[in-house]
Amino acid sequence: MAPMGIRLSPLGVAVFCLLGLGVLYHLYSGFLAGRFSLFSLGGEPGGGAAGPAGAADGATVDLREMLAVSVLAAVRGGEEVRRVRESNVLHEKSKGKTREGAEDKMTSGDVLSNRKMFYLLKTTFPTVQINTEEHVDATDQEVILWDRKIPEDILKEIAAPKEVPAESVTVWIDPLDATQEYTEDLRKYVTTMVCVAVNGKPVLGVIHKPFSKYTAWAMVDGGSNVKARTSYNEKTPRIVVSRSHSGMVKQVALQTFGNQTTIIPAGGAGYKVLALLDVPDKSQEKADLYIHVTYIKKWDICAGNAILKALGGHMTTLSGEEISYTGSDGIEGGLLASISMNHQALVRKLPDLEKTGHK
Ligand SMILES: Nc1ncnc2c1ncn2[C@@H]1O[C@H](COP(=O)(O)O)[C@@H](OP(=O)(O)O)[C@H]1O
Ligand SMILES: [Mg+2]
Repeated sequence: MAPMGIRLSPLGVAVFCLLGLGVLYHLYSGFLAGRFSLFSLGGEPGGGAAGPAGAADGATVDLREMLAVSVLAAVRGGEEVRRVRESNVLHEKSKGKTREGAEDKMTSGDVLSNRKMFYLLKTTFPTVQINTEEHVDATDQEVILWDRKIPEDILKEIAAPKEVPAESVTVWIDPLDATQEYTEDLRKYVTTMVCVAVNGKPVLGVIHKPFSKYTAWAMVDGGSNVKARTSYNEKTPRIVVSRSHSGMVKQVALQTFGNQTTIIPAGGAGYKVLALLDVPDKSQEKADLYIHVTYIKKWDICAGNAILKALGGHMTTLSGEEISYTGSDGIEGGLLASISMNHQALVRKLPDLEKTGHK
């Protein structure tokens, strides 16, 4: 018998309890499901899940997060590049010929690195435009999750997130720069690169050397882990140029700066930009200027352009025009890269390639 003369029927108590359990189930099921899915994705409860980063609707992206993922992508791609080279089974193919008639080569190193780099960036930032040198096989998708950890060196340099509209971003990936030299086993020239452009302007760049495991990164108005050297020779510069797509670059360099100028032939656009900086890597040669006269693609140069710009340097066409990293893949006007020099004065010194026929 209940107090105050109210009698509880056993059936009523059972129905009441069941209803209570149902309400509790509803309240907690969503929460628990959320917790379990976080753990299965490897994320930290309360700290944000792995997977798509930035705003929930993907309308904005944080450039500091993009830098962390770009560094990781360059390193993970580099592991593939190294593994394939060390296996000695490159599956070398030709993608055709360049405009100047050189073989445009591709290897398993390019393809496997491309797959790792592309899917890491695409899974983390699904709404941004990503342009990459190699074809991405949609039937061979790989979901690679970022653990959402921003490395200490990045946090130290860049104190706060930097949100930008996702639609303003274009990512450029070079999964293996200096493929020609890679096939010749000239390992020091090889890099993997990621670049992020905002409204066509290069804002962050990563250049990674897979064989010496050196990585340079920089963000314009953000920070960097690399700097310019303390001095450069502007009068008789050492000029780093292509060894496999040189065109008339030696003639142009000697005509502009005189016969005392030293020409350093080297592979890879990433390697050649690093030659202008204070890089501790032992296998890295040093130069004062980088000049290229033949056609070149944006994934080859965007990361170097962003790093130079972040450090106060310049990369332009030979006539001094800024390069826009949206739209078409290629650059027609050659390249001049410098740092801690009067870049426009260098441009004025160079001959007009259209007129001299040195293109
Ligand atoms: N005339 C040209 N046409 C197409 N690609 C070119 C080129 N000149 C240079 N490149 C590309 O730019 C990168 C640097 O070239 P180089 O080592 O000759 O300086 C290489 O990239 P990949 O190795 O990523 O293909 C190379 O293929
Ligand atoms: Mg390249």
